[in-house]
Amino acid sequence: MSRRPPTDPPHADLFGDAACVPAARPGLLFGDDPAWAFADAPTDAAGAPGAAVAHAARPPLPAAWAAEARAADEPARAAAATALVDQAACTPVAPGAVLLPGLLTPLAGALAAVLRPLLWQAPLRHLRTPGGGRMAVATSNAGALGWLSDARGYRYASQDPLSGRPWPPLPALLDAIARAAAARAGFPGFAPDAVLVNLYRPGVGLGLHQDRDERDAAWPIVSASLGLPARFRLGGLRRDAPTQELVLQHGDLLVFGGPARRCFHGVRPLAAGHHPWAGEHRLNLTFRRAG
Ligand SMILES: O=C(O)CCC(=O)C(=O)O
Ligand SMILES: [Fe+2]
Repeated sequence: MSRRPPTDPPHADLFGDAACVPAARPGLLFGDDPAWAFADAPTDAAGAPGAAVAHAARPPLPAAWAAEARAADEPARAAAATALVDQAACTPVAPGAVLLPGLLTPLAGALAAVLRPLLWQAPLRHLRTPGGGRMAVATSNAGALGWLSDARGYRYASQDPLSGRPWPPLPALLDAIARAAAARAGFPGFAPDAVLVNLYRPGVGLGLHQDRDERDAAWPIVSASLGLPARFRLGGLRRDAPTQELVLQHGDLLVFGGPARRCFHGVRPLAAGHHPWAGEHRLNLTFRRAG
């Protein structure tokens, strides 16, 4: 699906502020080597291992990254992001599902800055499924609650089992984007208490599923796509219902609530590529009201 001209320069920042253009190039989010962002060996669909920095041995967040994150998360930036989302073009894709295309592109520098401390404190990891498998998607969380999977099942928990500490707080910039996107899509009053971070490598996808672990399905899911494009499948209330496929590009927001909230959805295996913001990866953030 081709629906817009090429995106803005990848490092463009809405605020044109040097303090907000992070230093971790090339691959803006991760820098030269994403290993620091992983708690275990990354894997692709073929199980290719990679290096990871042991969580216990993790030094403090580099001072430059901490400074960039503070600058990117100032209240004025959250207010400007809200204003941007408030004026966004909306494309309905199904009853209850709305696409806000490309909206985050001008915020990419600021998003990298606020995401790095999160992944430093709560690095990406490949969770165990209740059946004993290893999830191909690597995940982490921020906010009061975080989504977990292990032998006990799927659930939300207030602590990161890797560190025994609360998940990192939701940055004000991310909170503002999620609230404004939900309101723009027709779901005012949304206040996320969880953001699930999903990292995809080439060959990695996510099977058709429903998001059912949140307490109240009256609140929508706000999904932000960054990095390599994904073929996102949106189906119906039964697993065998027909699905439509949306190409989610860097900077896209998808909101699904109301009649779409319990629709089956999934992601086709990621096609290999290189993206200046995320290198060989796609990052997806889903903002949820879980508790
Ligand atoms: O990566 C995506 O676009 C969707 C992720 C998702 O469905 C989930 O985390 O539940
Ligand atoms: Fe989902």
